[in-house]
Amino acid sequence: MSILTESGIGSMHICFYGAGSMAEAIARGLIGEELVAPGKISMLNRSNAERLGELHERYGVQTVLQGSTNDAYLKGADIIFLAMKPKDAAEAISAIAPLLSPNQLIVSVIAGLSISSLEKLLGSSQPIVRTMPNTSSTIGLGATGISYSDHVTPQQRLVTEVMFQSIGLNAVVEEALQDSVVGVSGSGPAYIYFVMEAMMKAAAELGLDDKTAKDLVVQTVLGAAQMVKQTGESPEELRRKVTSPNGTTQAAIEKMTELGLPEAIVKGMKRSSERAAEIGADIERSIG
Ligand SMILES: NC(=O)C1=CN([C@@H]2O[C@H](COP(=O)(O)OP(=O)(O)OC[C@H]3O[C@@H](n4cnc5c(N)ncnc54)[C@H](OP(=O)(O)O)[C@@H]3O)[C@@H](O)[C@H]2O)C=CC1
Ligand SMILES: O=C(O)[C@@H]1CCC=N1
Repeated sequence: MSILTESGIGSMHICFYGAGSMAEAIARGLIGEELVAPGKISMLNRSNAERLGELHERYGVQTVLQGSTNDAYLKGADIIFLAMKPKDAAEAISAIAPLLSPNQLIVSVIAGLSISSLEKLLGSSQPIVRTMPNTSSTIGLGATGISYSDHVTPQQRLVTEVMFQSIGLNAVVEEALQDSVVGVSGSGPAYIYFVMEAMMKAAAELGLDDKTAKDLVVQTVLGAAQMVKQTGESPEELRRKVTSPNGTTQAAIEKMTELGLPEAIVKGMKRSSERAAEIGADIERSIG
């Protein structure tokens, strides 16, 4: 029996409580990889009916606004993704606690929110998975950190790992490291987009038209990531091969180093991780 069949994921109902960017990325990935049929996915949000309409049109998922009618979707789900912003989390999560049964798996994607805070909000016997995915899950190239509460069964672990593997790469990490995962891969795509924005701006300033600038930058980033993956060589080694003594790359790297780029990246990533911890602590304080 394949691991997919063994997990039973194909027959499960999945409810996304919070229907924003991250929920869409995961739902689209699960549907695109044909792991779950759209009819078995429901997506709920608070007030944005237009957004729900778009999701229904785009993917064929069931959608419903927050209110008494969403109870049935929440109660009937085998897996509930918590996917609202951290500032909305405590209120939204405590509102659904009375509806849940202990065999429903809760998967949180909320940055900073600890399993112990989730247990306070939901009840301590609920099986909970704390994850930190990223938006590249949309195209099956996500990177997700996963941590389990003590109540998650081996079967539920299998389902979780099958789901996240289908939309990218998984790393099961100690919960204490989840804020680090935020700094590395949760926020990570934005760092690369930021670099790409700067590269495209520079390309335009160097005289290239927008399309050529974009095409060259995108292919360069794609090629560099694939080189690291496929050759097994380290980024440092690959960089050395691009850098001729006293050539153009050396001149660029020297200028970027002089302007503090490596330090800025390290400090920025640490700040993201620190911010995740602050967000978690704020929620913890608010629920006492
Ligand atoms: N975006 C990213 O790259 C990543 C995000 N995350 C985490 O994912 C979570 C969601 O982020 P993101 O998708 O960007 O956020 P969005 O703002 O795009 O989406 C949040 C969603 O939550 C809904 N919501 C808010 N309050 C409630 C409520 N009380 N009941 C039901 N639905 C509610 C909103 O509905 P409405 O619009 O109607 O108010 C909206 O659909 C965050 O906690 C973030 O930390 C994790 C990894 C990466
Ligand atoms: O910016 C944020 O807070 C979320 C968490 C990780 C990526 N985006």
